[in-house]
Amino acid sequence: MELAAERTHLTASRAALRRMRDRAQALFSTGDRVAGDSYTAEQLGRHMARRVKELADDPDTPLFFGRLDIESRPDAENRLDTGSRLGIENRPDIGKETFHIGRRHVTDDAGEPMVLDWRAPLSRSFYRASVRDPQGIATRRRFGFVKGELTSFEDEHLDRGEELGTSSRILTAEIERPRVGPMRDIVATIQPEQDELVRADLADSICVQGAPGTGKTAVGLHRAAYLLYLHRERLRKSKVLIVGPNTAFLSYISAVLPTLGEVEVQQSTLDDLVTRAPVKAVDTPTATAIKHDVRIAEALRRTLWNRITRPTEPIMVSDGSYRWRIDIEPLRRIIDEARREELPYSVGRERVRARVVGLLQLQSEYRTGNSPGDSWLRKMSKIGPVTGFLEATWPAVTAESLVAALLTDPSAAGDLFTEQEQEAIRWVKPPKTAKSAKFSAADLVLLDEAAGLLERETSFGHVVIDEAQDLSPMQARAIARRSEHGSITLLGDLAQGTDPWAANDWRDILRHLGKPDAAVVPLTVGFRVPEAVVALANRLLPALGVNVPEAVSLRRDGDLAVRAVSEADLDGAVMAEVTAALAHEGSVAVIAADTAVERLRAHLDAAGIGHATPDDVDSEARVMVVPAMIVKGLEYDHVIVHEPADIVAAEPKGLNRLYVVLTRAVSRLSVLHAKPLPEALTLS
Ligand SMILES: Nc1ncnc2c1ncn2[C@@H]1O[C@H](COP(=O)(O)OP(=O)(O)OP(=O)(O)O)[C@@H](O)[C@H]1O
Repeated sequence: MELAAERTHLTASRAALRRMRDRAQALFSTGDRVAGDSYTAEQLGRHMARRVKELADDPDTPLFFGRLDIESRPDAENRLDTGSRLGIENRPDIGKETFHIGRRHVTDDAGEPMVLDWRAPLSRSFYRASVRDPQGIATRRRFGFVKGELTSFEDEHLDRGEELGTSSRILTAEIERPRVGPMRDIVATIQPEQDELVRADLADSICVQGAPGTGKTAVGLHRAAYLLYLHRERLRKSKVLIVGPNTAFLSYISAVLPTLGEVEVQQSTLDDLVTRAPVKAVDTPTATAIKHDVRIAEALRRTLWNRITRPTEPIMVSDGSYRWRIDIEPLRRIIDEARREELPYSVGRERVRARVVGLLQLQSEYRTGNSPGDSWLRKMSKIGPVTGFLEATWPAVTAESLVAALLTDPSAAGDLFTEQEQEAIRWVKPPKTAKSAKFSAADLVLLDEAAGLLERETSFGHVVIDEAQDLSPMQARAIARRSEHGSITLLGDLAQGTDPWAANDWRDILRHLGKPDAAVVPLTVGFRVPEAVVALANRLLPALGVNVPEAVSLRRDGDLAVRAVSEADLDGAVMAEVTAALAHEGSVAVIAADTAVERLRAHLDAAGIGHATPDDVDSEARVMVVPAMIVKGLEYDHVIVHEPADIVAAEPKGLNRLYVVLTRAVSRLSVLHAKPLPEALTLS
């Protein structure tokens, strides 16, 4: 009976959403006729197009997933309280109420709420209310769904002391659901400690240290959606940015925010964020390490500001029948003053130009008695003696020319680097011009730093950085420039740091990010990896040299198999494992050292097993071979690890990489090896 009533409410809510969308669509089509001018029409058109997109209904996801029954509150004060939390202060029937909680607000034709957005203030109680702190909630109901169809519900009568916590059957089913395709949102089952992070204030920068599968990525994406809901206008202007480690990861997470109705968030890899030239050169590991070291920021700064020299000649300008002259002393004062103002270099240069022209203007006004017009000012700012003076004292610099200058002669930065370090980064064959220079991937970060010294970077309102343990000091500075006037959510796990510069302490990264006081909050409850698999991966932790809390898995299900085979049989055994895995539901990933990837893909082709690449989230194929190097942040139902020893040997932080690889499994992990397992893994 009750389930039938809930189904009816779902059908009615879907119909109401459709009507909301139809109305938005109609407004969108008539927008240019009702708007007064073309600018307003365009603005309105864009707004309505976004609104139509935001109101899209996905028949495969439930429109609501929970319900709150709020205790009847006859007293007027409490009515107002509930009403104002909803934003509907004057509802007369506010006494006894139920609210359905879903992915977005749905209202009926009279404007009454049928579904409440999960981000609304009242919805907070859905995630946080407990027997100890019921927050006025009598009953919390969770719904079970199959493909958008309501199939069951589960009640917690908080007013009767009933609370399920993590033993909720619906939560367990959601966590243990076989994974296929891209990441999904977790709005229906956000846990209280996750919700605290999701709903942190916009002004708060936070750093989440979480073991694998504790929901860091999920928390970051839901926080972005929450902040956009709460500060819609502000963040629409200043924008929200999500930074992830690689394109495979971005494709994996790309559907989450649109499902939550948020279609305007920029998602970028760190490399793409700083790209302003193609990568045409490869550095040695030593040079790469130096270029990611924070000292190089100071080296660039010194090289740049050393360009400025004190004036040695006066400026003399012929202007028709007049001659203007500015002596060395006032010119020196202009330069010294502009330096003291500590503006970005190019901004300072323009300020010097403006002040010089200002002095010429004063002389002209004094002599002619008239104020010269704009065209005269423009002419003077470009006139030979003025530009010549600027080139001599505060020369024009581009990011490319600055980086080229440092790499051509690293000694120009003084004693920041040892002789060997200078040699390691010095260009063997300096290019003829900065334009023809061949830059490496690390140089792009230097170019970005250089550009930041020249001009101010625009700051986002909020930046979410995932897999942040791998940020180098120089990469962190690139993000700091983009979040100077905003806040950040930093997500990561020190144990999963695989780059040579990966930090051992979050404080170091936070300092480079310009947010030294951000709170570091741990998450330890794992929702992905089964207990047995976590236990295996945790064996590696003592060998990783970082101090992080171990993950505790919520999952008691799952299979783990570690099997030794002969070298000759290894690939064949992996193929047999893939075939066996296909008997189950969900995705299957063979994770291997990069060198084995092509060979394994060829085996799959030969066996006629369709497979996809990690970037291709829309593929129907359930199998893929994933290089260990790019598997960070991803998850697969069944993971088959091919030769752990090769994965470890492939890079200096190979054990950390193996830790990442082992913690990608959602239901089953098979480890197949011919070489001995890494020692740390065999210790129990
Ligand atoms: N509250 C939750 N309810 C249901 N599923 C959850 C919850 N929190 C996390 N998950 C699921 O657990 C899995 C791991 O989450 P996520 O990828 O966000 O973890 P992570 O901490 O970023 O992991 P990693 O360190 O490996 O990158 C995902 O499938 C996610 O949907």
